[in-house]
Amino acid sequence: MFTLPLRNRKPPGTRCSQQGSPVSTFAEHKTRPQISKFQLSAFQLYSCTGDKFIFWQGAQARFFLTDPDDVKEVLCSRSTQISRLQRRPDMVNLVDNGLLQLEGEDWAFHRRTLNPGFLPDKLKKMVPIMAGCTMEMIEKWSSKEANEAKRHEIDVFTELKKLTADIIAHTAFGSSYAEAKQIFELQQEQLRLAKQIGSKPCIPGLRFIPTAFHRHCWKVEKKIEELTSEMIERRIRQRKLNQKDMHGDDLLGLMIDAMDNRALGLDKKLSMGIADIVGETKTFFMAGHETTATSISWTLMLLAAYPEWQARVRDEARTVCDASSVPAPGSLHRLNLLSIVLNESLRLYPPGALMTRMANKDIRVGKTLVPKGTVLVLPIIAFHHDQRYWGPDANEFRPERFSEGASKASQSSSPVFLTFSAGPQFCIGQLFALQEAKVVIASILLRYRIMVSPRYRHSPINYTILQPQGFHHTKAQGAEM
Ligand code: HEM
Repeated sequence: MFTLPLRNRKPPGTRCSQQGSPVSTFAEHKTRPQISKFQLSAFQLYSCTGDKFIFWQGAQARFFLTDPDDVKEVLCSRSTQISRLQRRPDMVNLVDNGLLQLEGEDWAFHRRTLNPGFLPDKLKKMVPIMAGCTMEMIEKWSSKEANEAKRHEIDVFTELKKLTADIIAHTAFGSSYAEAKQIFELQQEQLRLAKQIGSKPCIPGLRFIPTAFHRHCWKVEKKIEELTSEMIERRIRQRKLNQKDMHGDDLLGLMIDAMDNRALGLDKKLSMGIADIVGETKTFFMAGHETTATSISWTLMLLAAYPEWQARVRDEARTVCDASSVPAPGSLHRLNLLSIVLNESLRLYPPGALMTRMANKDIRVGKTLVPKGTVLVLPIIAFHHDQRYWGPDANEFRPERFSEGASKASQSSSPVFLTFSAGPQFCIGQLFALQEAKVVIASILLRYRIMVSPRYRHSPINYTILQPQGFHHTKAQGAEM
């Protein structure tokens, strides 16, 4: 994707197609067919019948839910009969002991402990940190741009992944961000290992054999535990030195405070141990990093494809941000156009395109009996593109549909805008993510004009999250300013 520094501005072109980029491939945002061959057949069935159905993935039965009321019932269920899927036994430990894997009382305790970290007042205090990290990224762009002639081309998705990791490390782990960043780097390595493991069948017992690959997996896991323990110990020492009541009001501080319950001999269920903090540290990185990076990338891509919207959002940012040129904590709620653009982007390209749940017993979903062991598939992206709920322009970019808020944007009485899920396990980081996206996008638009690279090919891929491919060019050739 291109960014043009605003000082070099020329009148914007109407559509990037005029600059030879393949805009026709994404003028209509039919992302479904580009997900994967396997999921394609499931989505085609959904489109043809509009009715729920079962399909088989190997020996695993998958029940594809197509009624929003059924989805609501599944997401709002507090029963242990429905849970998230557990990782396969040979998979590396990515989020064990964290909110995304826990169930029942353990989940409720962790959620209660961490909720205060996401209250609006707490989030407001994070705005300057988010803006600071973004400015650092932009300054790097500027110094690179100074050395380059003409257009500056940026691999946006890669840049944003670094930025969102930086932001989560600073905001969630405060003074311990340096250690957190080291842990995140090791987790990237775990993700790479997970891809390798996931591409092979699970052979029982194989994971205990000390092959070079397995020894490497164990080493990475051990190093993460060591670093987390060191991070906790350092924070505990800091508290003693500073003689404070709490271990800090970031997420790490909240979790270490919850460790004290254990030290006081309280119920183990009402306390956190090192393994829990390791789990949550990894979970926040997993859940809060690439999701936000993709959603900001998609929004920038849409703003590049629709320059008239880009100009309107920029004008709004100029009015709201005033001379400071970075959004101030109290001004974000005035970025109304940016909010509706973000919502429309999250509708067309929800980072979590599919969600799944496991039926742990024979259960009833709506009027259907579902046997134990069936995976329930919740096709979020299919709901988001369904003309029955969004009208004939469901595949088009029309941010105005969110003008009166998300609840009035669709024609359905049940929730069909499910980017952040629904029910008790909805995304704890929703407000954090929206705030972060606003700060980052407004700060970029105040300095750059965004265009789609002529070499960009629109081919979203659903690898755990729905992400762009092909933002890997760093320099535009012969492009005119
Ligand atoms: C645009 C960005 C984001 C999107 C689209 C998103 C989406 C989601 C969705 C769909 C779920 C439910 C998953 C399921 O039930 O299977 C979820 C859960 C979760 N998300 Fe997010 N998320 C985003 C950003 C964040 C951020 C920034 C954080 C942390 C700072 C975060 C932390 C979590 C956690 C911890 C959970 C588990 C909640 C629980 O079970 O109580 N997410 N997210």
